[in-house]
Amino acid sequence: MKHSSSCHALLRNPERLLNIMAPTIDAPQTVEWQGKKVPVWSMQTIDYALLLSQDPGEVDKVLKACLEDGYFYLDLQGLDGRRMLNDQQETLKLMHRFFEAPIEAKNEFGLISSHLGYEPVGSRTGAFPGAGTKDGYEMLKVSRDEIQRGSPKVPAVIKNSGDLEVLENTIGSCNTITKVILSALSTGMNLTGAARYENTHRNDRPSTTTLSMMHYLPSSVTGNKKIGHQKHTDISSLTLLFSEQWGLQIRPPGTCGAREMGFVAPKPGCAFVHVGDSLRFASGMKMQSCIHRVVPFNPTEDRYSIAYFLRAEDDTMFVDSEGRYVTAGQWHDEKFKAFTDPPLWQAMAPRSMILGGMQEAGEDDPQGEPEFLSAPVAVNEGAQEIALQA
Ligand SMILES: O=C(O)CCC(=O)C(=O)O
Ligand SMILES: [Fe+2]
Repeated sequence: MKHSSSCHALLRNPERLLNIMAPTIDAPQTVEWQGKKVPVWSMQTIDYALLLSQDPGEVDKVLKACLEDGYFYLDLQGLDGRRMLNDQQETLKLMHRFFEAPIEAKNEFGLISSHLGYEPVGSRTGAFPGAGTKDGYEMLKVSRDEIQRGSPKVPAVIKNSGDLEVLENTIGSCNTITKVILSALSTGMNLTGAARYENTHRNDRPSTTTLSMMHYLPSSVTGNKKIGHQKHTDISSLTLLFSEQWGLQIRPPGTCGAREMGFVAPKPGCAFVHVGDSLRFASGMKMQSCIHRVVPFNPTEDRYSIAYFLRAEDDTMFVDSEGRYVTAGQWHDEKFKAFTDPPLWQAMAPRSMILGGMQEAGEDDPQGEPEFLSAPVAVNEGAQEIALQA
């Protein structure tokens, strides 16, 4: 584990550490999960209506949240944001219909490319790789470029004109909102002209920007070998994430490395926003990339989440966390492969791949992993296995 020299000095003198840290760390809220008290981390709330007018105070606040934390709540309850909340509800209805369809219908085209198509449950590493788990969700991704061209390749079950309008509205709303945030961040970083972040996220240039719709299955269907979503940072520049249900956990960055995994509470009328690797790299590593995973908060429930990944144009160049010059497209493809690789291969890839070069110290789960991992679970034998075709 790497520490900066000041961290080492503090660790040799724990009393000084306490004195320094006491005023800056709030006592975390906690929640009981799997018989343990787990932190519930707080985050800043940014008002979308204020960002829309580049309110100077809100621009400072969103920049600070990205530089210090790498995540925030975005309050969408004003007039302009409410349209997105409506799109979210329409998308949820479409998701229910899609995920209830037979596997053959959902997998009509398979995974067409890494940012587009259907991924069945168990395609990637899961939330607790030490126990050899795979992920516990199925997912449908719709590409922004294809929606813009008016020719999205989506399975027939959700391809009537009403469905396509829902997808188009949601992708349009998410695109506008993430661009407003990006623009505020350019302003906050004093970027002008071509150097502004928006200029590497142009609508008419190819990118892997995508809308990802996820369904986490209850453990009665998946058993305890397919659980949640592995710890990672996002490939994106910004992620706009909607889930009304608990399950998302983050590791807040600390001066000596990330603190332990804790839940973040869904907040009515708000989305979660994560800074992803591309914006961290484009900011010269000044911004934090959000380390997060998803665990079954309530293993008996189906969980639904919607994530819009705003990504830089494919040929945007940046220096990654290993000091390599890479394009956004290359970073996307390499990291996607790492997500789907088995844990042993993942461990051989540079650390920067899965965590975008973010530093960690200590354990994800200092009190140990949850007990349900070793408890026998009755698996629904009818659950169909289907291989990922990429
Ligand atoms: O399902 C969630 O809440 C988060 C999903 C996620 O982290 C991702 O798709 O990158
Ligand atoms: Fe993520």
